[in-house]
Order: sequence, then C-alpha cells, then structure tokens
Amino acid sequence: MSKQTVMIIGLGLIGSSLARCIKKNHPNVWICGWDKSNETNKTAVENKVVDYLPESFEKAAQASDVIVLAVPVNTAQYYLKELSTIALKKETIITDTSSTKQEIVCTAKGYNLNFIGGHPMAGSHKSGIFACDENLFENAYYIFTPTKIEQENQVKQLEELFSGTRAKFVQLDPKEHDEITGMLSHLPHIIASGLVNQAEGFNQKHPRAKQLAAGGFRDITRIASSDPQMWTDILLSNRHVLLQMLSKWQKTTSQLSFWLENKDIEQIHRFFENAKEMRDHLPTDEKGSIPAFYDLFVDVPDRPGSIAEITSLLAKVPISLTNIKILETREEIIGVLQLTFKNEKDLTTAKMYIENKTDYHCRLQ
Ligand SMILES: NC(=O)C1=CN([C@@H]2O[C@H](COP(=O)(O)OP(=O)(O)OC[C@H]3O[C@@H](n4cnc5c(N)ncnc54)[C@H](O)[C@@H]3O)[C@@H](O)[C@H]2O)C=CC1
Ligand SMILES: O=C(O)C(=O)Cc1ccc(O)cc1
Repeated sequence: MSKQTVMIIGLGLIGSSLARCIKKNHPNVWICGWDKSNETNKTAVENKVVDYLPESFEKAAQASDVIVLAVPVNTAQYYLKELSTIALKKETIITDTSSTKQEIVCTAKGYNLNFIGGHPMAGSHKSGIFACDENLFENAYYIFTPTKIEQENQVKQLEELFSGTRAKFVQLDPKEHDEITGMLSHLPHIIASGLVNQAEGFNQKHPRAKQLAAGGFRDITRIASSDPQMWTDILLSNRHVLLQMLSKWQKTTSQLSFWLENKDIEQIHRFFENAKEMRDHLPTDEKGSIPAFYDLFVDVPDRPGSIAEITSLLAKVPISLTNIKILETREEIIGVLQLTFKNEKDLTTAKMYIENKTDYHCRLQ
C-alpha cells in the first residue's frame, strides 16, 4: 500500500505547526505543502516541515488522502472552489483550520465536497512559518464540525492523524461553534483592539501614559497584536453573530454609564462581583478558548549580566520556557523581564529557583 499523503495548503503558523504534529506521531505520512509565498515554501522544505512541494496543484490534490486548508478564512473558500473542479480520490477528506465554521461548511456543501470543518482553538498573536510550534495545540480544544453521521469514521481518522497535537478533540454544530467563538474569541479581539485604539488618542494628549502602560492594560490587549487581515476576515465571516454581540456589549457600556451618572455603588459593585465570580471559576489548567499564559515578571536590577544570570539559571532546570521579553515600565530599574511558561507547574518551579538563587523580585503580574 502506498504511503498516506497529506496536502497542507497554507504553511503559516497553523499549517506548519500541524505539519510538525502529524510527523511526530506519523513519520511515514508523506506531507506535501502548498503556499503562495515562495519564501515560506523554501523555509518549509529546508526545515523539513513538509516532505515536498509539488509543481502541479491539481496532481498533488489528486494524490492526497487528506487535504488541510490552513489559509485565511476567505482564501479557504477559494480553495474549496478550486478543489471542486478536480477529480479527487473518492475517500479524500478535506478539512480546514479556519476560525469560523458556518460559512465554510455551507460552501463545501454547495460544492458537494467531502469536507469536515476543523478549528484548533489555540494559536498566538504571531503568524507565519517562523512562529511554527509543535506544542502549540497541546491541551487545547480542537473542534470538528461534521454535519453527517456518516462522517463519524472520518472524524476518527482525522483525530488519529492529528494525535500528535495532543489536543482535546470535540465536535460542535457549525452554528454553535460560531456563536461560542464569537463570544469567547472574536468579541474579545474587537474589545482589545478598541481599547488600544482609544489609548492611542489618549497617549497623544498624555505622552507619559504609554510608558506607564503595564499590568491589566498589557494583559487584556495582548491579542490586539494579531494579524489585522486575519481578523478582518474572521469578523466579516461571523458578522451576524458579532452584530448581536456588539449590540449587547453596547447595552453593557450604556448601563455602566447610567450607574456612574447616578453614583449607583451597589450596581457597580455587583458588576465587578459577578465578573470576578465567573472569572475565578474558569478552568485554568487548559488552553481552551481562553489561552493559558503563565507569566512571571522579574524586576531586573541595573547590574551587567543580570538577564543572562536568570536565563542561564533557568536553563539548568527541566522546565519549558516559551517566551522571554524585556519590558521597560519603571524608571529606577532597567526593566522587567517577562518569562512565559507552558504551564503553572513550570512557572512555580522557575519562581522558586529565581527567588532561592538570586535576590531578584518575582511577581505574577
Ligand atoms: N493564528 C491563530 O492563532 C489561529 C488561526 N486560525 C485560523 O487558521 C488559518 C491560518 O491562520 P495562521 O496560520 O495563523 O495564518 P498565517 O498568516 O500564519 O498563515 C497563513 C498562510 O497562508 C498562506 N496563504 C495566504 N493566501 C494563500 C493562498 N492564496 N494560497 C496559498 N497560501 C496562502 C500565507 O502565505 C501564510 O503562509 C486562518 O483561517 C485562521 O483564522 C485558527 C486557530 C488559531
Ligand atoms: O492568541 C490568542 O489569544 C488567540 O486568541 C489565538 C487564536 C486566534 C484565532 C483562533 O481562531 C483561535 C485562537
């Protein structure tokens, strides 16, 4: 029997990370990559993210057992149309990674394609192949949106193929998927970007504000650094759901204005109390739709080599440090080192190590 062939269209953050996950558990699967960017294609082959780049899109699609669309939402629609004109193998499964599901599932149905919508609910504000991370999906939810009972077996095949993601596979109806992600992912992106935009005007009037931006503002606006084109596509694709959510959000802000005008202490307190109650009971040990980022902030003193001291100290400990960033927020110190870990255990171990072996001050926010 010939090797199973998987074609991945779009080798950016999600496509390249998925390719690595497939290879991890299925080294014999033959992965063929297709991206519009020559540089990305070159990087993918050089780093063995994919096995080969075909010359003919049509021939590659015909030879594939699974085709993964890991391109922007609108582009995925275009590829469905292309694939509908090609005589694929009867059993070939087409899946995607798009952040919205109703539109694409409907398009695929229109073309009578053997399509199973997919959405790994993990990612990053980074994009492109250089952000490739084979641990990106670990413990995150990976949603499939099959629409026919007969697809059950094919969902199992995809789960097996993607088992290297170590994600938690779940199934949702496409409409429910878009409502949930609208609430938990798309609306938060709108609000985060709105806050940053509002602060931009404010900063012009108060130049020192930017320097002081830290803590809460930084935390809740991280996702505003995401790719603008990707989010334009997502919003337009889920516009019906988001229009309803934005209208509800407007009611929330009007309500707050009203309480403030009337100095309604009780209502304002209840507003924060409700939110705290809900937030405190969210699961914390999984990525889910609210990505878990385990950050440790270390105040770095004005001493040469202090950053190197911390990083070399952590290199001796078996923990997974996923990101290091230097934040300059206070004038009396060089800055604050933001260390991001994969999980809470690693964060706690690192904090203990730094506190035991140095005199640097560690904070969780
Ligand atoms: N970034 C994230 O955190 C997540 C993104 N998604 C979804 O996954 C999909 C891919 O997102 P990312 O990998 O983050 O984006 P990305 O920007 O990192 O990668 C997209 C890739 O598609 C390629 N591409 C664009 N147009 C193309 C075309 N016409 N033909 C071939 N290749 C083309 C680009 O060159 C790029 O390499 C999107 O639909 C996004 O909504 C899903 C979960 C998380
Ligand atoms: O970086 C973050 O916090 C994200 O929100 C990542 C993300 C982006 C798009 C998705 O469809 C799912 C997850």
